[in-house]
Amino acid sequence: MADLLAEPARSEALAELAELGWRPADDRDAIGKTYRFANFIDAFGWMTRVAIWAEKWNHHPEWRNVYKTVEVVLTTHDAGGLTDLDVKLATKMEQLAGC
Ligand SMILES: C[C@H](O)[C@H](O)[C@H]1CNC2=NC(N)=NC(=O)C2=N1
Repeated sequence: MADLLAEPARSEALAELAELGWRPADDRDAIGKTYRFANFIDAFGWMTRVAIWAEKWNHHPEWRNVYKTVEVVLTTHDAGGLTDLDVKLATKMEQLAGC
């Protein structure tokens, strides 16, 4: 099981992700971002590509798609907070979104 991110790596990772628009999410140890795409097919296609990596890494996002937008929250349920898996998946999401 992945270990919770520890300092200083935690602050460094969250600062880098904050530059990309990731913010603390709700009242948990989680990060969130809303992605906006040109259309529904681009949004859903991105979700499909992310899903392949999520399944490969056995680490899955909490997400909600409405038309062109995808609201994403990442946390590691088994660890009760943020781990390197969340950083890895957020980074992959950015790559696949072309950010
Ligand atoms: C049983 C299965 O391996 C676990 O439930 C995996 C699945 N995907 C997961 N995804 C996330 N975000 N956190 C987890 O702790 C997690 N655990």
